[in-house]
Amino acid sequence: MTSSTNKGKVNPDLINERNKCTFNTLELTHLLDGDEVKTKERKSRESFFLDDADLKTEVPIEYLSHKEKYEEAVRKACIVFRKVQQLQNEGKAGVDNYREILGGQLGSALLKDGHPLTLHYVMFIPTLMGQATIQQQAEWIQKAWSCNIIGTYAQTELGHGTFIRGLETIATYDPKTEEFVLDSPTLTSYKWWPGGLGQSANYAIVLAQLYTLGKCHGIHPFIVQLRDEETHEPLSGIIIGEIGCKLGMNTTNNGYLGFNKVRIPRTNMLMKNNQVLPDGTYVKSPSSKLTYGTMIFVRVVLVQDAATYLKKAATIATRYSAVRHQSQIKPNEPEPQIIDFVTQQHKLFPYIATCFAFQYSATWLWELYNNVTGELESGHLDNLPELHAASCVLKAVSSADAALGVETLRLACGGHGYMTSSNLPTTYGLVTAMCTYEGENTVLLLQTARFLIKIWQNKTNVTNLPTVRYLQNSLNRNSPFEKTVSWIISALQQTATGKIDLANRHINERVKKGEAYEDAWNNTSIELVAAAEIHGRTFIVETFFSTVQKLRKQTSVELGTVLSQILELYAVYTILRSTGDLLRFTRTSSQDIELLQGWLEELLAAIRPNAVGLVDSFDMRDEVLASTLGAYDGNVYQRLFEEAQKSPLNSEPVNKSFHLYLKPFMKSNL
Ligand SMILES: CCCCCCCCCCCCCCCCCC(=O)SCCNC(=O)CCNC(=O)[C@H](O)C(C)(C)COP(=O)(O)OP(=O)(O)OC[C@H]1O[C@@H](n2cnc3c(N)ncnc32)[C@H](O)[C@@H]1OP(=O)(O)O
Ligand SMILES: Cc1cc2nc3c(=O)[nH]c(=O)nc-3n(C[C@H](O)[C@H](O)[C@H](O)COP(=O)(O)OP(=O)(O)OC[C@H]3O[C@@H](n4cnc5c(N)ncnc54)[C@H](O)[C@@H]3O)c2cc1C
Repeated sequence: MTSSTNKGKVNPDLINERNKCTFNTLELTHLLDGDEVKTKERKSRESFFLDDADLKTEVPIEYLSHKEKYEEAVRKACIVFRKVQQLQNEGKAGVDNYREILGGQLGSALLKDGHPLTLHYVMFIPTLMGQATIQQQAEWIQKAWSCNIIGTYAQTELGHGTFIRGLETIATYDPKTEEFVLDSPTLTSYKWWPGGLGQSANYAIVLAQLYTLGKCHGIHPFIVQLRDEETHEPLSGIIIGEIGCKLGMNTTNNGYLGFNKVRIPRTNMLMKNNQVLPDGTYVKSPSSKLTYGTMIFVRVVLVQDAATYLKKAATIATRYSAVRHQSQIKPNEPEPQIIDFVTQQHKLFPYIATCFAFQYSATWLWELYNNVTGELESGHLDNLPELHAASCVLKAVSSADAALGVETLRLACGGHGYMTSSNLPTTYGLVTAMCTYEGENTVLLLQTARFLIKIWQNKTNVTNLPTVRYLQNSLNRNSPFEKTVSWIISALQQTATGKIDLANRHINERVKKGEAYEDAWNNTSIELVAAAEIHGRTFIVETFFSTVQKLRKQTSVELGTVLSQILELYAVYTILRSTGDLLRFTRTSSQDIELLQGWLEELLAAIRPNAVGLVDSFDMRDEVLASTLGAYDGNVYQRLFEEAQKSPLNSEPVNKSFHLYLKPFMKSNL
C-alpha cells in the first residue's frame, strides 16, 4: 500500500497492525473505487492536483485573517478549476471527478474550509441544465462551463429558508417592455446564504415570487446578472455583500443580496417547466415541484459526501488509536494501544462500517435519481414522490450520522483531536453544515414522513416502490431471534411499520377529537420524525446487505468475510440504537437484546485486527487527510510538534504584549 506521500519511517505499531491484517487492502480499495482501472485514474487525478506546487500552502489557513483566507481560496479555486477545464478538454472530467474535486475527497484537501466557486458547479449549472429551455441553455451553459460567468443559487432569504413558498423577493412582469422587475420589498426578503455570492459570483439563479397580469404564481427561477462582467462592480439596483464568519465553511463566501427595482429580460426566467409569454400569459408545468429539482440533485450527491467526510475522520481516529498508548488494562502491564479498549473500538468501528453503508446507499440513490430524471424528461412523474422521499431521508440520516460520527471520532482522539491540526474540528464544521443546508434535517424527515403516512393511509400498492415495499406485510411479522442480518432487517422493518402505524393512529385520534389535520400532524411530529428516521436506517441496512451479497460473489474469501463482519456490525449497531422501539414494536425479548449486545462485542473483537487495514483501504492520501494524527506513517508526536512551530506566536521569543500589558499588570500587583 503506497497511499502516503510522506516517506517518513512508519510507526512500529502501524507496521504491526498492517502485518496483522487478514485481507488484501488493495483488493478492497479497488472494490470501493469500482475496479483497478478506476483506482489508477483516481490516483492519477489526485497527483495531478495535489502535486501542483501552486496549490500547496505553507501557512495553515487558520492563521490567516478572514479576508486573506478568502483571497487565498479564490487564488486556489482558479488554479483548481483551470486544471478541471484541462481534464474536461481531455474528456477526463465526469460527474465522479467533480464529486471528488468539489466534495470531501480532493475538494477539502485543496480548499480546506470550502470553495467560493462550489455553488457555480453544484447548483448554478445544474439549475440551468434542469430548468432552462434548449434556447436558454444555448445562451448560458457554455459560458457557465467555461467560467466566463460565475453563478450561484440564491434562494434562501433572511426571513425564510425552509418555507420557500414564503419567499418575499418579487419578480413582476412588465408586458410593455417584456421585462421582469425584481424587488426586495422588506429586509427579510434579502437573499442570505448563497455560496460565492459575496464577492465571487457575477450571476445568480434567483428564486422569486412571479407576478404577471396582477396574479402571483409562486416561486420561479430567474437568471440575474449581479456585477459588471469587466469591472465586477455591482450593477445598479443590486445590493450585495458577504454575511460574515461562520462555524465552518469560512471560505465559501456566503453572501446577501437585495434588489431595488432591477429589470431583466423576459427570457431570463428559466422556462423549461413554467412559462410567461410576451403578453404576460402564464403557462403552467405539469407539476409545481419541478422547480425544486436542483435541491433533489444536491441532496442525492450529499449522501456520498457524508460518507467521504466520515472516511476521513475514521482514518484519522483509527490510525491515531493504533499509535497512542495510554493507561493500563491490567496492573504491571505496558500501556496498551488505546484501540485495545473496547469502548474505543465502539467509538471507531461502527463508524468505519457506516462509511460503507452510506457509500452503498449513495450509489443506489444516484441510480434512482438518474432513472427518475430520465422519466421526467419524457413527462412521467410517477416516481418523483419516492425519489423526493428517499433523497430527503438519506440526506438527513447520512448528514446527521456523519456529523455525530466526526464528533465522536474527534472525541476518540482526546486532547489532540481538539487541535485544528488534527483536521477533525474543520471536518466537523463542514459536515455539520450539511445537516442544515439543502433542507434542514427535521424538515426533510417530515417530508419523508408525509410520503410514508400517505402510503399507509391510502393503502397504496407498494410493489413497485423499492423503499417502502416492506410496508406491505411487516406489521404482524413475528419471527423469533436469529443471529442473522436478515432477522435484523425484518425486525427493523417491523419496528418502522409499527412506528408509522402508531403515528398515523395518533394523527387520526387527534383529528377525531376535533383538531385540524395540520395541527394533529404538528402535534404528532416527534413520532413522525422518529418513524421516518428508522425507515431510513432500515433502508440503509437493507441496501448494505444486498450489496454485500452481490459483492461476495466477486471477492476473495478473506475480503468477503471482512465485508460480512462490517455489515453485521452496522446492522447490530443500528438495531441497538433502537432497543426501546424493538421491545415496543416486535416480540424481541430482553434476552434477545443481551444476545445482540454479545454479538456486537464479538464483532468488535473480530474486526480489531483489520481496523487499520480497513481505513488504509479508503486510500486517502496524507494531503487529503491533512491531519497531524492521521498520516500513513503514524508519526503523530513529531507532526504535532512541527505544526505548533507554525504558530505566529512562536516566531519571536517575547511577544510585545508582555511589555505593553502583562509586565505593567504584574508589577502593579506587587
Ligand atoms: C456537477 C456535479 C457536482 C457534484 C458535486 C458533489 C460535491 C458535493 C458538494 C456539496 C456542496 C454543497 C453545497 C450546497 C450548499 C447548500 C445550498 C442550499 O442550501 S440551497 C437552498 C436549499 N433550500 C432548501 O432545501 C429548502 C428546504 N425546503 C423545501 O425543500 C420545501 O420548501 C419543503 C419541501 C420543505 C416544503 O415545500 P412546500 O412547497 O411547502 O411543499 P409541501 O410540504 O406543502 O408539500 C407539497 C408537495 O410537494 C412535494 N414536494 C416537496 N418538495 C419536493 C421536491 N423537491 N420534489 C418533488 N416533490 C416535492 C411534497 O412531497 C408534497 O407532495 P404531496 O404530499 O402533496 O403529494
Ligand atoms: C453553510 C450553509 C450554506 C448555505 N448555502 C446556501 C446557498 O448556497 N443558497 C441558498 O439559497 N441557501 C443556502 N443556505 C441556506 C439553507 O438552505 C437554509 O439555512 C436551510 O434550508 C434551513 O433553512 P432556515 O435557515 O430558514 O432554517 P429554519 O427553517 O428557520 O429552521 C430553524 C428551526 O425551525 C425548524 N422548522 C422550520 N420549519 C419547520 C417545519 N415545517 N416543521 C418543523 N420544524 C420546522 C427547523 O427544524 C429548525 O429546527 C445555506 C446554509 C448554510 C448553513
